[in-house]
Amino acid sequence: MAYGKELAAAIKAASLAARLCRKVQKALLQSDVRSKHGRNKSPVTVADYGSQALVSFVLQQEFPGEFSLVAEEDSNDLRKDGGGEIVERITKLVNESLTSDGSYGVSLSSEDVLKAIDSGKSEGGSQGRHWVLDPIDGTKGFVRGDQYAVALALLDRGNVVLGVLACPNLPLTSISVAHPHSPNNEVGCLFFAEVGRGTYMQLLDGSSTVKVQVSAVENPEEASFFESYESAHSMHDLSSLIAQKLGVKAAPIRMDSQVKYGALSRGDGAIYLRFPRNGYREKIWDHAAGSIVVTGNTYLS
Ligand SMILES: Nc1ncnc2c1ncn2[C@@H]1O[C@H](COP(=O)(O)O)[C@@H](O)[C@H]1OP(=O)(O)O
Ligand SMILES: [Mg+2]
Ligand SMILES: [Mg+2]
Ligand SMILES: [Mg+2]
Repeated sequence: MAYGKELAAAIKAASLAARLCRKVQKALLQSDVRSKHGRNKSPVTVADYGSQALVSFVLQQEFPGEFSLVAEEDSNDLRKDGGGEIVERITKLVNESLTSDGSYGVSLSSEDVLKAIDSGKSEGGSQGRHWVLDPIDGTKGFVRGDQYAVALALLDRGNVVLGVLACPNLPLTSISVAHPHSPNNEVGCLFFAEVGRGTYMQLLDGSSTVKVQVSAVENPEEASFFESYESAHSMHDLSSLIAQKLGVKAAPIRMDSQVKYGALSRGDGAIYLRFPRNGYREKIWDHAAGSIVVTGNTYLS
């Protein structure tokens, strides 16, 4: 495998981060949510920071020396007055996750954690290799108790060559229009794809790996489509108009985050419609991992 070592490290990093996120989501308190950028009120939680610190730390351990990470969060708000307590909580969470895994016999200081978060400041680019991370994609879904993903990808000379999407709340079996949230369904999937090697899904503990395929449906009348849960992120009236013009009959399945790409990659639905509002700029970490998970079987070698 051309990127076998990188893929194994990415799966490990994303799985550890997903475990941390699960724990925080379970115990979520309003005080865990900090408002980032007052203007757009995008929420950030201790889990967003903890996830980024963990992934950054694991990748740097696995690839010392040659490391570039483009990631969503930074430590600016945490370093402000009053941030100390939250940094301590993040540090504790990160250390608990590392201890539970057992592979790294270290305990990080608060400063180590802040530095790990800030290693995600690379500008990326079309030369060399760059990791791309959204530590929690769909923070709004995470805070609501719904869907979110840890999304990690690797760019090599400007191309996405591997992607991992950990989706702690996605049911293992298909979510369709008929049963979007079946109550007894076990949850927690991880999708991974490497260029030329196809897309696979496994449980978050690494077991039960299966190859997945996108939907074979070609007739829009039989297709169902995904869109954002948040109408502020994607114009629902526009997607409904387009779905109608395409002849799609099913109601939209609304879900947060790149979990939509995971669900698409295993054929739960056939179409993803996304129309961000005027002025919003999409970021590479919001699509890099999801895009290769969906297209992973396209150019099999
Ligand atoms: N105003 C916005 N328009 C579109 N996407 C947004 C907006 N604000 C945040 N996002 C990002 O949209 C993605 C989730 O959107 P959706 O659930 O609609 O697919 C996330 O990547 C989220 O970032 P974040 O990683 O901070 O959650
Ligand atoms: Mg965000
Ligand atoms: Mg995102
Ligand atoms: Mg995010």
